[in-house]
Amino acid sequence: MQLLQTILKDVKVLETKGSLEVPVAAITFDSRQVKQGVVFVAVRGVQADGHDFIGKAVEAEAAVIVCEQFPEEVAQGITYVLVKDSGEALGNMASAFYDYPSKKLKLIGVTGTNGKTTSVTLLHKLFRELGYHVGLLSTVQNQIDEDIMPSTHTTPDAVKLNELLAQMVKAGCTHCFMEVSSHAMVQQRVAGLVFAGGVFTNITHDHLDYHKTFEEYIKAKKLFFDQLPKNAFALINADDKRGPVMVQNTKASVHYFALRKVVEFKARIIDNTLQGLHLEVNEIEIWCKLIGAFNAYNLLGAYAVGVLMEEDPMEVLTVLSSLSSAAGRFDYTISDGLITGIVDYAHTPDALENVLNTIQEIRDPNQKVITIVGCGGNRDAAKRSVMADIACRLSDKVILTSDNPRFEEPQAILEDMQKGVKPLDYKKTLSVLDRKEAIKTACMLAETRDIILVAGKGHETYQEVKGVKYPFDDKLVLHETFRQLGK
Ligand SMILES: CC(=O)N[C@H]1[C@@H](OP(=O)(O)OP(=O)(O)OC[C@H]2O[C@@H](n3ccc(=O)[nH]c3=O)[C@H](O)[C@@H]2O)O[C@H](CO)[C@@H](O)[C@@H]1O[C@H](C)C(=O)N[C@@H](C)C(=O)N[C@H](CCC(=O)O)C(=O)O
Ligand SMILES: Nc1ncnc2c1ncn2[C@@H]1O[C@H](COP(=O)(O)OP(=O)(O)OP(=O)(O)O)[C@@H](O)[C@H]1O
Ligand SMILES: N[C@H](CCC[C@H](N)C(=O)O)C(=O)O
Ligand SMILES: [Mg+2]
Repeated sequence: MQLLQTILKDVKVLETKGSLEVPVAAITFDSRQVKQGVVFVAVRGVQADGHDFIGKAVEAEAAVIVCEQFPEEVAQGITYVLVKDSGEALGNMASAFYDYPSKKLKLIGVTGTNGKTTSVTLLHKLFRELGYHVGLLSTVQNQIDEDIMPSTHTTPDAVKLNELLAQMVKAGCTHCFMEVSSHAMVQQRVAGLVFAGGVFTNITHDHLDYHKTFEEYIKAKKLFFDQLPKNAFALINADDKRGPVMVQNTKASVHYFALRKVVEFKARIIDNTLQGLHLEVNEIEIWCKLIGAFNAYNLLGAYAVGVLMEEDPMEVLTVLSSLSSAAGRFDYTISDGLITGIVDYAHTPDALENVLNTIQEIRDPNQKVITIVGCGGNRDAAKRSVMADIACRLSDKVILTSDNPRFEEPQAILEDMQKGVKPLDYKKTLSVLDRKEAIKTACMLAETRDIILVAGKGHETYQEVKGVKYPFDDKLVLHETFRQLGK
């Protein structure tokens, strides 16, 4: 077992009380998980303050308390460590506890509002095909080669993250591709990790419930690039106007990819159909299975990472052209009655606009587009009216519905969305609170060759209401409804 002083090696310690030579059984930031001999790190959160649970951790026989403020009474036989930032200390301690797994493989982080899951999934598949053992940390699932483990967050907490990386190292992984969310940056979930590279996909409106302003949201993403080491690469989407800001203070070597600018990695869309994308990537033509202009960015980003990691460019392109997307991303089916049903994880205004623009590009004029969309509860409320407006602008018929209401009233969320519907669009808009009924309504309205988009939940297999996750799968419901209606 490692001693406390060993795992504190990279932590900026302000003061200590008690011995530093105690063996550490485990690290946790949740008093409810404390067992004898563990280190409890008190973290200030959104709902609660871990410092209020130090007493509970002591009762549960924690050996060490790490905190930003000493409690008024200190217990005998327990070590107290005062730090400036518990979140940062937690990350550094977790890295040391698991013996620095991020240094033992090439860890690449992808950040941005949209495209993270798609990019890391493509990269995982690409490097598997190139013959490596590869780890994946994503919204949809975590993976070691083909072994799938459930994922609860886009970026796991620091302890889980290092534990997973250590498992990857043990399994012989040489690479890991992970999503780095803005929440993770603010909460220091990746503190202490050593990245070999970072990718910026884009930044648009999301998560303002948490970050409060767009400027703060940008800062959170930029922090990731500020922290990259000198020998890492920072790969930036140059078509996003915030791209250059991201790397203003980075020590990493900066590289750009773009569709609209002449930069090191560039692509041009030759054709975009339901069969896939026909692209020109750095002067070479390829046909890919992924659909939609936004996926040209994800494919180009993955190509650039491959090249920056010194893989053969032609081989990288050949593999990329054979890959399919992540689950629930432009996942489409054509029913017996020739209705196209698309399930997509578009849960931000930008994503919804992109996916609908793609549908507009690939449809022919007599195919109607019917969009079903909702917005999550206890999440950014400002995006609700904007998403309803986008859905109306780019669809022939819109059905507003529920998407993970969590602890909010579903009807109130729906009313927030309705505020975005312009009077001229009232006629084309319906509100159906029950998501299953909403999908059924769309299927009933659809005629042969029409297109139904079910947006917002993608791969999710549940509907979260008041802390309970009820089984719900857009794709299954859509299939089942087509079958029941004989369409
Ligand atoms: C808003 C947010 O990010 N919340 C995360 C945060 O929780 P929190 O700040 O609310 O924690 P809290 O409940 O206030 O508690 C503060 C501290 O007291 C401790 N505590 C609390 C109660 C107790 O009895 N004992 C105790 O010790 C807690 O363990 C915690 O350390 O820290 C927790 C532990 O790491 C996370 O599980 C939790 O994620 C919640 C569940 C969540 O929904 N997060 C979402 C918004 C999220 O992180 N999303 C991003 C991005 C999504 C994307 O766009 O892809 C993600 O990376 O998944
Ligand atoms: N590069 C991109 N630019 C803009 N929109 C995209 C891009 N890639 C995917 N999208 C859209 O965003 C949706 C979410 O994509 P993806 O899951 O890859 O993003 P993400 O960044 O992982 O999202 P999350 O923040 O929820 O983890 C897709 O279903 C698609 O509609
Ligand atoms: N990772 C995103 C996913 C949102 C998906 C959508 N279905 C919702 O529940 O709002 C979040 O937690 O904000
Ligand atoms: Mg994701």
